Amino acid sequence: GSEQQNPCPDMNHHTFLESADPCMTEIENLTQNVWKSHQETCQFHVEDLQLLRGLIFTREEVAIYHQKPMEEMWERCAWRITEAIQYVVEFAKRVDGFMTLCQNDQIVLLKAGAMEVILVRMCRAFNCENNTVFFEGKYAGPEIFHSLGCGDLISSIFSFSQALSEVQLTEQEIALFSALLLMNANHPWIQEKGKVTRLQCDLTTAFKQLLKTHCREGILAKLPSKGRLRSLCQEHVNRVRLFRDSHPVIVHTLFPPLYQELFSSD
Ligand SMILES: NC(=O)N1CCc2cc(Cl)ccc21
Repeated sequence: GSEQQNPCPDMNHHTFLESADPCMTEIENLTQNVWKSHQETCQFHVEDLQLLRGLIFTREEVAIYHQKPMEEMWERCAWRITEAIQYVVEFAKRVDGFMTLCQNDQIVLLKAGAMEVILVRMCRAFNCENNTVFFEGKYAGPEIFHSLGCGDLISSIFSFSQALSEVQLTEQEIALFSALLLMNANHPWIQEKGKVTRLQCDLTTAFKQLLKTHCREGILAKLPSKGRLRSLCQEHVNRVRLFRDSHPVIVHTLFPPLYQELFSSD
């Protein structure tokens, strides 16, 4: 019959000898672990986010946000993003295998992937019927972020969320896709490439198995490309640098240290 295609093509001969393919229950255990890790660290339950969709900022409330100085809005958003990142860090730590990586690789993977996971998780807090996102307790359209002064990035993120919400990802799919975004063995600074590759392979097998079981292989073509996610994250870093160039003291004194470390470290 047709030979079983190798699910982990980039595992080299030695890696293969070191670690035989995981059996199905190991893969199912991994799927359960990733799903549980997501449920415990998702920050807001998707049922709650759905119920809150009726709570939309009024025109008056949006006007108040417009009157806020750019610096205040940037600081608020930096804190919101940092809170979300802390949940993503906790998610990574609970995914089987992540804590067995060396400290350097854990940090490199989170530095590169945390923002991508936030962008994917955001589709849970996005209402594609009225193009609003959950922000500081209510749902808001892109105009609420007007005083940040980065309208293009904001509209790119909103259209990204619009496209992703059309896929109607389940919590299990979001969980496994998020874990895969983090476990990127091809990152240049990774020291234990073999270990990350094995994790990435097992998560890929788990994700493919999940999709096959639920006849959801069609979504693979609808998921955002690595390039799309990478460019959104790079545009965010570019905007942070622009803001920091004109407000160095604000960023240095009022922005969360984790935010500075992740997005304005150079
Ligand atoms: N929802 C939420 O907290 N945030 C923080 C800043 C930001 C920008 C955009 Cl485009 C979408 C959501 C959010």
